[in-house]
Amino acid sequence: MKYDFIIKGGKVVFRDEVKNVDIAVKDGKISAIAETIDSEAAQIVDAQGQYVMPGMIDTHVHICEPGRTEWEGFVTGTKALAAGGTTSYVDMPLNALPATVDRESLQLKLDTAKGKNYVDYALYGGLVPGNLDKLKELSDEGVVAYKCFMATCGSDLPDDFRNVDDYTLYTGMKKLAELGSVLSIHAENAEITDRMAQEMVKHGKTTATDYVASRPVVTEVDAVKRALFLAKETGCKLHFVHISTAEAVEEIIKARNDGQDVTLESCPHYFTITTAEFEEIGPVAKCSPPLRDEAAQEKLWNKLIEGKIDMLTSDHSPCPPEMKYSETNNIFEVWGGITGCQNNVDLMFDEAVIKRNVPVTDFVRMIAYNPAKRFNLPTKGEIAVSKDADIILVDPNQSYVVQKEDLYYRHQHSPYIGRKINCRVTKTFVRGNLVFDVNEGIVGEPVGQLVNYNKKAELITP
Ligand SMILES: NC(=O)NC(NC(N)=O)C(=O)[O-]
Ligand SMILES: [Zn+2]
Ligand SMILES: [Zn+2]
Repeated sequence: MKYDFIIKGGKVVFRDEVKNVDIAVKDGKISAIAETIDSEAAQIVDAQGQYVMPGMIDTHVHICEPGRTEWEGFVTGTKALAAGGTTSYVDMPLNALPATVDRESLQLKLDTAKGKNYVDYALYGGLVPGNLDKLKELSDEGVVAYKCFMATCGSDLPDDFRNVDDYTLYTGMKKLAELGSVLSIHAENAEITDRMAQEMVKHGKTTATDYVASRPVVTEVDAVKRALFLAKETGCKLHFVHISTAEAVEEIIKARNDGQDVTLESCPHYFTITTAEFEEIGPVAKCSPPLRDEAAQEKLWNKLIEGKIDMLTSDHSPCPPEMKYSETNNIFEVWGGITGCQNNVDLMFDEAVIKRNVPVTDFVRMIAYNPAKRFNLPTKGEIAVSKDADIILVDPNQSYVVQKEDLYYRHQHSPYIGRKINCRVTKTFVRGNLVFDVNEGIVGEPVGQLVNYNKKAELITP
């Protein structure tokens, strides 16, 4: 057989081991894996000295198209994902307008997305006040999971996303339990964080450190515990997005050990930027839950090292630079959300694998295997014969400094600009198509496709 290409000489990262093997790709699939493959191929990719691993599956990305394409669109957002070593993502149901909360808005997202993606994608649907009778149609149309906010969502626009009230959360969980779907939750106590923010501003306390203090650890843990309790009562599967504290991780792991079906994600910024650094960097590093102090960050690192972080996601939540600016230097006024998905893989590979000796197999489980399993993407997440050839090369011997000009985002701001990273994604393949090469940048057409397994029998249970 003549292969499309063979990746030769790399250190290939499997679920439980790293092996020096060759990988042959044909028609978008991994077709053979062996110590040496000498068959004919249209092309040979030399991976000497590099890690070869499944591309990241970033299950927390806010593409703001349609409706707020000026914040981030499919083209710009997915070029950034591809350049950073992500081969699939799950789009959040908020920040585009309308929010993805029923069949019509989902259809609009799907229509708008067509032909614009450089990587594969799947969609979230929202659970919001008023859409309890729309949940089933969303899953019929193929959303891979649902998302709700326990924290307050800021916008007053009529078609925008709303945080759940307790009735919607409880009743929504019951309905999603019936559908067998996963509910992903932004877990922060809305009332405490809102009131603490008001008090801070009233007293003229408007620095980054004040913002962090207005969303203390307890507000995340409180929301996590309440959600876990309701999920236990209703039998709903849960996933906690962007967990920022070791204490919340422990609550979630405890619930899982007690038999609950629950997973969690955390994001690169919680491991790489402290409150003190947020104060230096400024508004581009504002997010919620907020960045934490050094001691809290170290505790979160320990949870990752103990294998308790199921997956890493970017929570790429971009906006125009004006929204990160406050005339009065009031951090409470600027957009909460970090532009960062282009540095998911290299940043965390550097910090976790290179600097902290986290096994590269654990790293790959967090970026690819676990998200594929949890969000039911059975052809993805692993280097194995017959899986999609979603493959990245990471060179541990190339270091670089993140430059504004290298960022593919709609708006080139990010808290990582100026940061030295001691490894680099050098190639990204999506179903066998080269979409990024470090020397050429983004190459080819937007080959990304919708991934929708809901209508197939081949369901994966985590
Ligand atoms: N509207 C948002 O994009 N919010 C996001 N904002 C953050 N994380 O600061 C989020 O996921 O909560
Ligand atoms: Zn959130
Ligand atoms: Zn988010």
